[in-house]
Amino acid sequence: MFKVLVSDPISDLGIQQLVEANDIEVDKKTGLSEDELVAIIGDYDALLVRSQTTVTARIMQAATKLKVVGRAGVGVDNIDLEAATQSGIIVINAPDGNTITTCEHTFAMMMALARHIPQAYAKTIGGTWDRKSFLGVELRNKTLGVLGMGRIGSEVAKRAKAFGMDILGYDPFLTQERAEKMGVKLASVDDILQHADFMTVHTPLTPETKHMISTPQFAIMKKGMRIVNCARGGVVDELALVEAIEAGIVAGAAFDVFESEPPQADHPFLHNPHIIVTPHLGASTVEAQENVAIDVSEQVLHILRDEPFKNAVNMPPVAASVMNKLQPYFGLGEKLGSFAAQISAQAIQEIRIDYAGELSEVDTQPLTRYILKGILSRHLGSEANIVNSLHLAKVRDLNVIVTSAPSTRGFTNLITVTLTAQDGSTQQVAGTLLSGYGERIVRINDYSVDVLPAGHQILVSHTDKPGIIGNVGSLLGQKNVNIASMQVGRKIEGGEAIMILTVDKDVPKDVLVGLVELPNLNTAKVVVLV
Ligand SMILES: NC(=O)c1ccc[n+]([C@@H]2O[C@H](COP(=O)([O-])OP(=O)(O)OC[C@H]3O[C@@H](n4cnc5c(N)ncnc54)[C@H](O)[C@@H]3O)[C@@H](O)[C@H]2O)c1
Ligand SMILES: O=C(O)CC[C@@H](O)C(=O)O
Repeated sequence: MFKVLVSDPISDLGIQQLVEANDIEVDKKTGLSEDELVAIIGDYDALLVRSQTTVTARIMQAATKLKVVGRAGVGVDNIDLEAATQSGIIVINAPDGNTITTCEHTFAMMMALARHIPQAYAKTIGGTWDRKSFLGVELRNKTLGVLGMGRIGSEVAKRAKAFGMDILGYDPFLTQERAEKMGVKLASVDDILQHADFMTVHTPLTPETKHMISTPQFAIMKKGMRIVNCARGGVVDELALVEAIEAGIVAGAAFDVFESEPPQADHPFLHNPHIIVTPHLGASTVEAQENVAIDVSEQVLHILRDEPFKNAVNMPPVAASVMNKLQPYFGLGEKLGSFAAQISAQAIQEIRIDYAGELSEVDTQPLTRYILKGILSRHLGSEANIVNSLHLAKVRDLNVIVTSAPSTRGFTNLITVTLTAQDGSTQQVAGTLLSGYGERIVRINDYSVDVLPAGHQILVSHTDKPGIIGNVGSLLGQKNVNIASMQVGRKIEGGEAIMILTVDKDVPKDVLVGLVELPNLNTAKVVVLV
């Protein structure tokens, strides 16, 4: 049974699939302090949050069972991603579910700003019929500058066209071709500052975007601009904005987000007649809250059940087409890594992974993570997983070399894992996925084999002499270890050879000791693949 903690108010309908799953137990506990979360998080396999819960490094460190943090929304600035990666915790978000809702809120704010609706409402319900103070402006024929042309920015641009606005768009990833397709003029930040009548920001808050609109930008800004921020507090410098309003540069601003939320009672935005505000409501519609909760719940279920998932924030995105091609290899890759690590006696210094055949045609990074997990698990156990395996290899100064080549020694696909130890010795294992037959280990060091990578195995190296197979069989029989299958590989008659035996149960240590005492037998190692 997996335990899921929901620590922010998240749509009941959205998490219904979790509540109804018979392998999941859901606890809803909102408003917990960091200390309270630290005290209970060790019991949970998954944590679901919106933006209220700050998931700190301390919480991650106490989360000994946690596999996933699901963010029901886009921004993950309330989650310590570095700490999550180090702890091997997958962070997922729901990037698409609130796009339209936030875009519509941006429009609501832009129109409210253009027509002074909140101020007029307040006066009207206060008993004053004031038709003079609230002269607005039209959106038609105005220039809208959009900073950040991702999901929300692009939807805002689309709707602004319907209002008859000219749109200037800036985004480091916006190409001329895409801009033209959307009917947007590709612009620089300075172009927008100098020419826009309205500006709306839709970037994440990063070191680069923090205060990207501040005193120097206000200094060159077109006089009378109106600014909307429904993205993240801090993209526009709050104090510099208030100064720019007082200086008559900015005509008004509409903000849904603040540098610190909730803002203090004396925050200057709350006392400025030219600034309208909402309490981070961009994503707050019935539809969006259901969408994001459904999206994260679905991915959390996949992760807990060890199924393919999407929207991981602390792992590189992989196209579905690539994932479909790679997924059948994940199990094989992990077992090859595990096999190679189990036959390596020495501390590993270098890991080389060679992909060949059809695997050379795809981005194999996700598969590399599984292979590294297999290798690292030998010593790190469940601490190593596909989220942190690259990171763990890096912090241990392991040299990871990955190559791809079309040639396959007759196989349509081949994965070769070579581990080099500190003393320069190597251990190599190669495997393939045979159509209709499944996973096979086809090479161990210099020997061709055909072994199912499963269960308990004994890898023996010996000198090819008559009687050795009988001796090994007799000893295992005496020790009540049943042999399910056996293969022998040699290069030349009477030379070095290997024997790989699949046995039905765990091999006690004294059996290995007995094996290496047999004449002409050099080494015996146990490999367990689960
Ligand atoms: N107010 C809310 O409730 C609410 C709701 C949803 C999203 N958001 C926020 O809105 C923002 C946009 O969300 P989205 O879903 O469109 O994200 P997105 O990732 O689709 O788009 C963000 C865009 O910003 C661009 N960008 C990054 N750095 C930039 C820079 N220096 N200058 C210009 N562009 C830059 C990126 O290239 C990307 O295209 C995020 O900060 C998100 O957290 C707020
Ligand atoms: O959870 C919320 O309501 C805020 C969501 C929003 O800021 C986001 O980044 O998705």
